[in-house]
Amino acid sequence: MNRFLSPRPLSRRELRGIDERAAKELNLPTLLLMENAGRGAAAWLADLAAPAVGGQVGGLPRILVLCGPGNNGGDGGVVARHLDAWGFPVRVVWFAARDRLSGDAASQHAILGASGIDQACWPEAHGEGEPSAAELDALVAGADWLVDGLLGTGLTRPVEGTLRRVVEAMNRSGKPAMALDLPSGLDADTGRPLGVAVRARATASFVAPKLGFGAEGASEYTGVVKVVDIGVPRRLLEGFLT
Ligand SMILES: NC(=O)C1=CN([C@@H]2O[C@H](COP(=O)(O)OP(=O)(O)OC[C@H]3O[C@@H](n4cnc5c(N)ncnc54)[C@H](O)[C@@H]3O)[C@@H](O)[C@H]2O)[C@H](O)CC1
Ligand SMILES: [K+]
Repeated sequence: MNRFLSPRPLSRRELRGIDERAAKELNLPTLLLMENAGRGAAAWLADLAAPAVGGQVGGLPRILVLCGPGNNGGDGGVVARHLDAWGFPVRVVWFAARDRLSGDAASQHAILGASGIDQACWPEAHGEGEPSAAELDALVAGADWLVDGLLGTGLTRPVEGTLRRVVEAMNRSGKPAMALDLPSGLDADTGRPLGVAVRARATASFVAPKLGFGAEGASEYTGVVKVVDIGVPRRLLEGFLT
């Protein structure tokens, strides 16, 4: 975490503009930004989930990382790899067909596979149809903490179908969840759910807080928010720094 400089709350457009500039103007690989994002979130989650427990795998809580089809899912893959390396029992479920994953998300899926980390793509494991509530309840019942890597700033429409069912199962379970970048389903600018949104215990917000986090009722979804800096140079944040 950057204890020195912190950007003001940013809009979805401002955030995605920073992502683009970092990649285009600075030739800063997005995989590198993703690694910083996932590692920062994993370090905070380790403190939240196992404040007193030391290294024995037996004493560490079970983590279920739920990934969507895009780079928010890719962040989830990075979180899983670091928590696994620290001894946490980790499972990763992608709610996207393997051939739908592309770019950095596909890279993270391949890295997890080569690392022998327990991961599955739901459609391949359970068929193309939408998961039942009972199947999803059984999935989340096997975890102590959930990581929400379903949707981030790429959210463009109300959450429907499979992802809606996953969000509802996460909320129904009452299990503590860490949202990556922002709770899936929450509109970054209004702070309101688009259909449905994850009710997180904590939100690891990359680069800056989102404009909508200050809206009435948004904290029901974000929980405690911490900004995780991901190595974007200060020049790209000029004009946004408080
Ligand atoms: N800030 C940075 O520099 C970095 C941010 N990172 C993470 O990347 C996500 C944004 O990733 P993106 O691939 O653009 O989108 P998402 O993963 O949020 O969404 C995936 C995909 O989902 C589709 N979609 C949109 N709305 C819905 C919906 N309602 N239901 C189903 N599917 C939906 C749409 O096609 C999206 O493309 C950002 O939040 C950070 O987590 C990276 O880590 C790199 C650095
Ligand atoms: K998310």
